[in-house]
Amino acid sequence: MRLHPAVVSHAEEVLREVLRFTGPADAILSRYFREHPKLGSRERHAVAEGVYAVLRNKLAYASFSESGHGPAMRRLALLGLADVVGTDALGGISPEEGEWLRRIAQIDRAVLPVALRANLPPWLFEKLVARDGEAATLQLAGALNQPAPLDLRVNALKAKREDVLAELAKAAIECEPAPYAPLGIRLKKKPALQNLPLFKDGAVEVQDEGSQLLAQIVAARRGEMVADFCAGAGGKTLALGAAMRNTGRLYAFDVSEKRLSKLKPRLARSGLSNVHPVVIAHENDAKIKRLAGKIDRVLVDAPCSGLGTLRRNPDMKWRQTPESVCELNGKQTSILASAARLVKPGGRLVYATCSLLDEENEAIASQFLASHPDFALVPMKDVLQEQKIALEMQDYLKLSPQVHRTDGFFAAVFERRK
Ligand SMILES: C[S@@+](CC[C@H](N)C(=O)[O-])C[C@H]1O[C@@H](n2cnc3c(N)ncnc32)[C@H](O)[C@@H]1O
Repeated sequence: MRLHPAVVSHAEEVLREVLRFTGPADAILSRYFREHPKLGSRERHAVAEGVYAVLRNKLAYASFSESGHGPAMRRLALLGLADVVGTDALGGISPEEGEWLRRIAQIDRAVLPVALRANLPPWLFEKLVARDGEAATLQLAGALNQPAPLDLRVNALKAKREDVLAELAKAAIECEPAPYAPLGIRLKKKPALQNLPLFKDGAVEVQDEGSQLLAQIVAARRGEMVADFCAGAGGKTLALGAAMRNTGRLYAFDVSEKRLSKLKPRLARSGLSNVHPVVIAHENDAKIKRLAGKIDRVLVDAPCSGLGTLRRNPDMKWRQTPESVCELNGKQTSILASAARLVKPGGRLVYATCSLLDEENEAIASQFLASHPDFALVPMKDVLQEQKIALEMQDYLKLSPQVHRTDGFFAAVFERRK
């Protein structure tokens, strides 16, 4: 059945706002749908996926749209929608538009110039090519341009992975164990989960396998004092609290009260009572200073460019700039230094990002080691061995979508000398 003709104009309208890059695309889409409650779920899905397709393929579409007619934003919206639902499913398009879209569909995208195939902003494309070469960059860009699969983490306090797999199979949800994370499940499709008893009862949480692995390398144990320094909405906090078997004390710090407030309903579902969410004014807040030298494990899931999560947030590549990355570097260094003060002798500090850039990853880790002689790097291969995770790494954890099918993540583990 063809989509309602209004889908194209809705996609065009919301795209105009998204492409101003004044806020995250998912937030703009959610607000747009709240303001247009009459749009059905099939139409919403098409509009959202069409917009995401434009964000993923902006450079290639800009080049394709040169051959079309009519308003530029409509051409972009049509290209996105045609890519996700097919030209024949689009209602209300003119015969000329239909013919144009069919001609575009004939183009072999594998022979486009490399910059159009990568669909990355030039500064980022050049940086990655200089580091990894053109072929590897194209592979990475291709993997980042695919939508991410939906991964779940089983809450070990409430269920076993094999039981959840069996429950999901009963509900006709196709899934398999995730390859590396011991509590991870990868779904084949993207069913709505909110009404699933397993979700409502807190037996599962949605979490990318890479995020699960980051929480696991923190290796938080029963009865310990642990701090999740940049807890946000608490994705990793929940995994840490469950690893601690709901014992000890887990501080969830963040400067954003709004983000931290999203942790509350998740905590209630999870059954955890060892988590203490604390809003801080900045990384040097007096609430942090009071805990100096007392914490066994500190995770810094630092604010970063998010360029490893382009599968989910394709707008990030257009919203970041070399200047914004440089500004983040200052914050990352300062947060890591402050979080380090919490760690007790023999305790561990984990620095993590979902960035792919050396300046947010290795560079911050080596600067930290150079300026903190009381900390030593724990090679990631040792950490992974301790945790029985079957991943080949050297000093750092470096996950990437083209190799591990996770978001792009980086992590370094430091231990405070006794
Ligand atoms: C990558 S996100 C954290 C995601 C979260 N750990 C999760 O698993 O869902 C980074 C977080 O750092 C927070 N943040 C930014 N500046 C901070 C600071 N100075 N101290 C603590 N947290 C900060 C942001 O509000 C944001 O929630």
